[in-house]
Amino acid sequence: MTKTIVVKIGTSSLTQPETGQLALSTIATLAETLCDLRRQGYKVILVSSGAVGVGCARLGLTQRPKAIALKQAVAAVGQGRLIRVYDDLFTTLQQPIAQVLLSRKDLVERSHYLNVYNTFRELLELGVIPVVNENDTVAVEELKFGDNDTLSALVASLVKADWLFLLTDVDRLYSADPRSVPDAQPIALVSNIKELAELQVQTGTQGSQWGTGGMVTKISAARIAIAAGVRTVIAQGRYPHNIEKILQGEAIGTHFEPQPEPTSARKRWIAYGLVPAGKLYLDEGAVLAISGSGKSLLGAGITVVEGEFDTQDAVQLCDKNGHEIARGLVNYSSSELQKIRGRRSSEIAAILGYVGAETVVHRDNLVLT
Ligand SMILES: Nc1ncnc2c1ncn2[C@@H]1O[C@H](COP(=O)(O)OP(=O)(O)O)[C@@H](O)[C@H]1O
Ligand SMILES: N[C@@H](CCC(=O)OP(=O)(O)O)C(=O)O
Repeated sequence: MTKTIVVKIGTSSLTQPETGQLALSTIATLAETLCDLRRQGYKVILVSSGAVGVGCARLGLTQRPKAIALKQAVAAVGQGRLIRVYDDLFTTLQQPIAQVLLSRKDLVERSHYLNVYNTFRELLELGVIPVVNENDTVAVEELKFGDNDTLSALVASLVKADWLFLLTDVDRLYSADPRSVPDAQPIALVSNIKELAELQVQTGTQGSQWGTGGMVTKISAARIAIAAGVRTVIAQGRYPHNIEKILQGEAIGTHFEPQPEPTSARKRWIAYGLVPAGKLYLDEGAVLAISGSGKSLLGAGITVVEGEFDTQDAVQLCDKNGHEIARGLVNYSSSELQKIRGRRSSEIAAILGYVGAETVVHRDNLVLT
């Protein structure tokens, strides 16, 4: 079976830290590597950051802009430049590419989500390498992927990729940020996400000067990808040839083993395609029933309802401290839930004046996160 690989490269690897100018040799080596992989029969998707960084360099800005409108304008300048450079390099190597700019809302509607999937499938069948980025210029702040680590994991999950490579400016994940903690310990393998929690990695949210989320977003990306059955590797962007070595079995970077039984496509869409419209706080019994025994959520276990939402919207299910444990589609609106929270299912009909669903979130529509 043809294997599918998603490679994400961050701004920190694509640009030179001192000047913000493009790191041409890295990009050229990346293009050569991806073309080699294509020749070996792999299907390849590249998720490339850099629109804002490259736009800044083009316009002579020395800092990543904070104002949203300026950032969106700068991204429009940089994205064109970036895709031009990629197209020149890949064309030299006889490899067609496609620009795919995605917005968060492209994944919210299930029919749109499937449409994006179909486009990727056709592009890959045609032997094209899609070059993906967030559509920064038009993205609305509340409805954004926010970082390309998450975007790449969602793309990998969408296309059911075999591998996700997160290429960055450090060679792997460490027990703490090696920039500030010189004796931080390298981590070679994470067998499951529970193990990651036990390792207590210090991440800090600070990325490099031009990057966005540092390691935090890479770890949450790995979490999304491995739940979808995608083996994920954090490795150094400066050496793209390492991708081939890793595929041949060399222990380079940090590997995250995929979950043996991946979450179904529909549940992945519920968990990561949809944008939650509210939050339900649960008592300990409900948390245990959901996370321990795979049960549906009943009204009796809900203590607080936050946000305004309709029936069939996605919501976050949280413990009493507000930590998300699951997401799901609700069978009741927020105003109905305000009335029936903490009450037994048998009381619902009398409270609302009509017979509704027995569960608030049925287990078929519930995904542990
Ligand atoms: N535990 C950690 N292990 C490795 N790197 C870390 C860790 N915590 C924070 N970092 C920082 O994350 C940075 C990479 O993130 P970022 O700048 O967002 O990269 P990119 O542009 O590739 O997405 C590294 O330069 C490193 O300083
Ligand atoms: N879409 C943005 C990238 C945001 C992002 O995640 O950047 P990075 O942390 O460098 O991968 C851009 O192209 O500048």
